[in-house]
Amino acid sequence: MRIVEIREKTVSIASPIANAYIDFSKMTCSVVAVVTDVVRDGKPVIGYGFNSNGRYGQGALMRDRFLDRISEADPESLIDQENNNLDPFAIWKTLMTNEKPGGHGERSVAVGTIDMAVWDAVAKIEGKPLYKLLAERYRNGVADDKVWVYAAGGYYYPGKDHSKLQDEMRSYLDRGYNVVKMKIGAAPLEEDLRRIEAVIKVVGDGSRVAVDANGRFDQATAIAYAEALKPYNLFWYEEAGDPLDYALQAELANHYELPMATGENLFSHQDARNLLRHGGMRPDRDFVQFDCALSYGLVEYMRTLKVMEDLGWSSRRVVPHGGHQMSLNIAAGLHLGGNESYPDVFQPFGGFADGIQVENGYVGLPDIPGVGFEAKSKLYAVMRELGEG
Ligand SMILES: O=C([O-])CC(=O)C(=O)O
Ligand SMILES: [Mg+2]
Repeated sequence: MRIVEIREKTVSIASPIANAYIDFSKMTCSVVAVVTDVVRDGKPVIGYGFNSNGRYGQGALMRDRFLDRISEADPESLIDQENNNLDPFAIWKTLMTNEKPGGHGERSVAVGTIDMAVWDAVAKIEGKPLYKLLAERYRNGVADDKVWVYAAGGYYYPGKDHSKLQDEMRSYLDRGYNVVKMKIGAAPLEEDLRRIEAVIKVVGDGSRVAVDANGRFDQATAIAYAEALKPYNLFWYEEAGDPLDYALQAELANHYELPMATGENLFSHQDARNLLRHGGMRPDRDFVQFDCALSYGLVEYMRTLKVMEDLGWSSRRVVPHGGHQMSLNIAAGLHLGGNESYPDVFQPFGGFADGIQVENGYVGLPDIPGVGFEAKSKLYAVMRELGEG
């Protein structure tokens, strides 16, 4: 058994939307296909992966060094003999040969994307949905059969007035979501409050609305928003300040007793540990949003979950960023608190399996081997073109 080839391509996920920090007019992502010589149902097993939005495609890093490390490795060294399968941990170690600690920059995205494709292949070789494989290997066989998801959107874009924002949120409720998320911080505070009030009018209560500042605020602005947001009793207040400014986050906690969320831009278990040690985050109410696709993949994610456990955090406080099926599998298989969902944006990468409806805020997973990409036809068309084309 061996990896025959790893293919990658960069695809556009450009759109006119903007958060408080970036617009997505030139956003791309990498798609990866890990082609194996294992045959299932008469066809070679191919694992697929992609990186979630926010960081650009990582083809250059993959071509420059990561892919060669796999093709130059002894194939035997990448096998999990016990399970007669590929070994994601050995593959990860090989990918990270001669990489210094710290920094984490964009290489964590390159590795996270390849790692996703490796796990997809592993679950396909074992003939199981990934979440079931994860539960069997790491959680005594107990998987969640559905995952709580919230609808993320509420972006700024040209011509988007309050009524369009309300229409968007109404359509999420119509599709079965019970919590929605909107962007803040690209408009003056007063205007953002009017936008939030417009959304609350539609969803009924502030406790069903999360807001996301995408790291835009300095400390004074983060606190000014905190004071203004308090009366709305929001679901969470996300990424107020720079993702690595743990002192800012800790100071914010002194001014905001309601739930805070952050972590989508922390790309290693060491960064996650620093947040939990120094960021004032409270395990009884706050949420962390580490995204495996941006942070060295599931192999590293398990280390991050261990860090959380060591520091007294339940895995149920994790609701990953990224709205992808990989995190949905991790949520169901490793008992996270939920997952982000992009019902409309970042298509065809956002959203979950075709034909599985969100019901009362929960979504199920398809009963097919792997991550489940084959059950999302528009996404699978892009992947298949790479893997089989
Ligand atoms: O707008 C983005 O960069 C995505 C984001 O923060 C989120 O989904 O929480
Ligand atoms: Mg965010």
